[in-house]
Amino acid sequence: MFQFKWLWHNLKGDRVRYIFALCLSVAGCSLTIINPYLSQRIVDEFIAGPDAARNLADGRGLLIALGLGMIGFSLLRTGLAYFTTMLYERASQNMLYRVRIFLYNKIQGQDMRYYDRNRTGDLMTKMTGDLDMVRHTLSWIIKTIIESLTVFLAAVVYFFYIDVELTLWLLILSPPIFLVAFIFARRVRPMYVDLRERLSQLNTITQENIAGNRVVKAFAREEYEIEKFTDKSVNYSKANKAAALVWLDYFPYLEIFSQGFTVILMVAGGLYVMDGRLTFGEFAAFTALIWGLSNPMRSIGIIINDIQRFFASLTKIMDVYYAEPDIVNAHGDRAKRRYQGRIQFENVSFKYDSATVLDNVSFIVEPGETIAIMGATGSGKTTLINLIPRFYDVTKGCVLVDGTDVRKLALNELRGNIGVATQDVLLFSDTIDGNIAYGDPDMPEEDVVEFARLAAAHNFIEKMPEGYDTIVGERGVGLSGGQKQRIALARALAVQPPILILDDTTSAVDLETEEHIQKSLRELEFPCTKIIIAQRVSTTAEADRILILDGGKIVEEGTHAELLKKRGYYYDVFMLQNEGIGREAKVSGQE
Ligand SMILES: Nc1ncnc2c1ncn2[C@@H]1O[C@H](COP(=O)(O)OP(=O)(O)OP(=O)(O)O)[C@@H](O)[C@H]1O
Repeated sequence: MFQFKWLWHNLKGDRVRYIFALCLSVAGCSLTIINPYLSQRIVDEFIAGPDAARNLADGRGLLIALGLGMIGFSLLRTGLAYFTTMLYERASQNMLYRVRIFLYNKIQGQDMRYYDRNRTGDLMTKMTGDLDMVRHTLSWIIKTIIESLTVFLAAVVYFFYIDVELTLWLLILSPPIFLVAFIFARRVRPMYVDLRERLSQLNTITQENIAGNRVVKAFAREEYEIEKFTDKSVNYSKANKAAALVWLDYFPYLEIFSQGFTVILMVAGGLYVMDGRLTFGEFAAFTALIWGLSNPMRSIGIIINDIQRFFASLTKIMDVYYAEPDIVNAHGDRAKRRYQGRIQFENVSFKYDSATVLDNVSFIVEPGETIAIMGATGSGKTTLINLIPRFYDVTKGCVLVDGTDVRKLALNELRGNIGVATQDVLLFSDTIDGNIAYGDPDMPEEDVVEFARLAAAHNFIEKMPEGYDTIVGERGVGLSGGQKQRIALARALAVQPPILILDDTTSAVDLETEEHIQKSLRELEFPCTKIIIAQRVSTTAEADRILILDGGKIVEEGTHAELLKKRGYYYDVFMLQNEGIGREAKVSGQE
């Protein structure tokens, strides 16, 4: 079966340990027949046999040896069980560790489309609960199956050895038990698939709620969110109960059949003893080992439940395990070259799903130029810049950097040459210093300060109680939107990229600070092509060229002065932002 093949594949490195553990399990469980055998001899030879009195008088040594043997084998079994459990735990924990790292790498290597499609809560469930279910399968389910089977077979073999007919009477119960178990397994499986989906929904809601707590509070929607969570929680709990209750439909049958073993033994075994066909000792051995038949049947329900959970979890893990990103690094990790920074869009069109977001866009940015991109919300600005570092690939046309199609460049080299400050600023739970030096952790502190200065962040960082060592991000101090943007800008600048992409990075800073940032950007000490998405004319005014996007097409292109003359979208934005008439006179005067 594919799932078990997968487990075997991922056990690489621990296979010997695991097989050894399985062998010890088999050996340990086979020993279960020893004590019933010894007790059979004690009963027959020293208690109920015809020569019992004589043996008790003459053969005490044997009795003591048999007694000690029973104690010895019990201790040996306990020791083996301890050692075996340790082996299972080590093998399964090692596998869990390896698969978790592998999955984490897989997730890291996925492209943006993957993150568009997969919910964070679901991915988190895969990385935690689902993986732990796989570990549980290795360390408990398989172990239990092997041990139950061994005990069952050992008991059957031993019973056959004592009395074939009585054993066959007992085994009559096995087919109906397996039939009931099979029907139960088929019924419960879809329930666990559904249960797993509900758990993922619950985790997604929890994650979104914690991450978006501020929005919830701002809109005073706590009650609504609690209701939503309770709803999902009740959903999950109901599904859990339903799955558990299904077991109760089958449990009585299995319990009755399991009890049936003892009843058959008592009736048939008792008759055989009375007939003299079975000795008391043999009957005692049957009684001592009958649990070897009934217990596996009793635990069949738990095993089936766990196996179904395992299948449901593994299917989810497979989604990540075998997911391949569309955008791959086809050229391996090369020693990085520094690019000139020439960017060319050649008849680029792009669709996320069906709707065209960029339509036949063409433009060129020469090395060192600064291009501003403006346009209404949803016009495709972010999409356009996402094509340069290949966060997405074009649907038609091509994007060239230094004359080469980005799809032909080594991905790490391409992205290593681009500094990006995105619209949604994410700072990691780390010091400010660590956040700014994210792209180059060995960066000297003076450089970190220098880039913070360029991004107009130094002054406010300095005023913080711990300065650059202040922890920010999720568990750190709160920063204003503008402060976060400036740290993100410093982080993008710190890699000294030949291509710098800023997506609305100064939207939350005041005009004076923005002025400072623009001056810094103009005077960068390294050659740099800049693409700046902005809504403010104050940001775009000094760009070498401004592109206006509308509905995914470039509808205006030119310098600030040229676009004002055109009296199109840019002019309207300018007028709006400069509050009309008084300034219009000034513009007209400039013409
Ligand atoms: N990940 C995505 N999946 C599907 N559609 C998307 C995705 N991202 C953006 N879109 C759609 O593509 C269009 C362009 O979005 P984009 O973010 O590029 O616009 P924008 O000009 O940057 O807008 P804004 O100024 O609001 O940031 C929008 O209609 C948006 O709904």
